[in-house]
Amino acid sequence: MPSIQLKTPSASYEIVIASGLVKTLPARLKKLKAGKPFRTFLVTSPEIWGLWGKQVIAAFGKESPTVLFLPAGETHKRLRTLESLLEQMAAAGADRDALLVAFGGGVVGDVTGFLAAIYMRGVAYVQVPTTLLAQVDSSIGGKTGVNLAAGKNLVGSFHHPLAVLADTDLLNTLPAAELRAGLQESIKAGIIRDPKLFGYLENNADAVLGRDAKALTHVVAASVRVKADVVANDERESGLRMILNYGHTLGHAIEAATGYKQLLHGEAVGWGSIAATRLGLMRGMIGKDEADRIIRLILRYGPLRSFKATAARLVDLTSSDKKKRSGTLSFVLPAKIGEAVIVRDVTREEMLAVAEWTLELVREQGAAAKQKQKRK
Ligand SMILES: NC(=O)c1ccc[n+]([C@@H]2O[C@H](COP(=O)([O-])OP(=O)(O)OC[C@H]3O[C@@H](n4cnc5c(N)ncnc54)[C@H](O)[C@@H]3O)[C@@H](O)[C@H]2O)c1
Ligand SMILES: O=C(O)C(=O)C[C@@H](O)[C@H](O)[C@H](O)COP(=O)(O)O
Ligand SMILES: [Zn+2]
Repeated sequence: MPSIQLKTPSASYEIVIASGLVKTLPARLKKLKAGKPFRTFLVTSPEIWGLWGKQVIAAFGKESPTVLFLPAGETHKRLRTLESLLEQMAAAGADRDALLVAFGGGVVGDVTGFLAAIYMRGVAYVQVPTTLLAQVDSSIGGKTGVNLAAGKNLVGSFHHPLAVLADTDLLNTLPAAELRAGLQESIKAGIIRDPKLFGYLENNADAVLGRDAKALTHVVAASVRVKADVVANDERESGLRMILNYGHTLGHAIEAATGYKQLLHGEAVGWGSIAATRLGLMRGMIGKDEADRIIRLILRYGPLRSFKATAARLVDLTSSDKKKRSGTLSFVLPAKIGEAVIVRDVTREEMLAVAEWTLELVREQGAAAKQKQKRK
């Protein structure tokens, strides 16, 4: 059973990756609270509860948690959802002994983490990630928050969970498109920090996409190690942690430009990673062979859905990027497979050129997907 310890200046916790963890959830929560009294509030969405609620209830037996719901999807990662959950907590009599359990994907995890950060000025929570994306990335590292119309994750806080319990059985019900989108964050981890993970994803695509248990566990554990290592070295994103934002500068702009409802986060990150790779190539920072390998791998784990936007709009939307300081935007670019660098001198003209190039690829891929559909 892979178990990874994440230690930062403000927290230390275990990330467990294993089959069957849901069954042991109540015992694990008790152990985490070390004999102190607590009341469990489990936050999820109705769809996930419909699939897994019975198993959770069976595991808790007589000590059922209070279940709080938020609607599924990125469009609900908003302050109004948070307010409704805060009111539900108060109405249910939650006090500072409340222990929140985020039982869902990245949206449930980010919202629940923020809820835990601000309810009564802070209560404890545990992440039980149910999507591949949440298991490899979002449940780890303490970034919590919600979107504004102006941009992604513009309101939030750093608040670490007491533990991350990633039950790989939960992935059995995950739609294929969600699995593929989540794997884009694992590809990102390979590009920025782990050439072995990148090679594994290249050589084992059929097994990974076919949900071979050993292959998936390998990818989840390797991705978690990358994330935990980066966060341990720069908890508050003052430098190194920015590399986890590879592909997100344009990726977040694509999500905002499409109203947070056309593309999955992982798909937008896939397009954004392609753009960052192209920019690295344009600047002569990475060789053509390696850039081609990156783009090929991203598309292999696709299809990434197409979307419509103008290059100017996408570039304008990068102005709300949180990597921007004193008016200068930092960009994460590849130096080679397994190494990313942060650059601060990318011009608007360069961004426009790379956005145009990426939008052309989006059109090409969209047309190819339509042809494929017609032939079926
Ligand atoms: N905090 C971080 O460090 C961090 C990192 C990466 C991404 N994120 C955020 O995570 C979010 C994306 O997360 P996501 O991709 O998990 O999306 P998501 O949370 O919207 O979940 C995707 C869909 O899968 C469904 N689902 C969840 N678990 C399921 C299961 N086991 N079986 C069947 N269906 C299931 C959900 O109901 C939803 O419809 C974005 O908001 C992104 O900004 C945060
Ligand atoms: O944990 C991080 O740091 C990341 O950047 C991980 C990203 O995959 C994630 O999407 C994150 O939420 C983006 O953070 P943001 O600060 O750019 O909103
Ligand atoms: Zn992300």
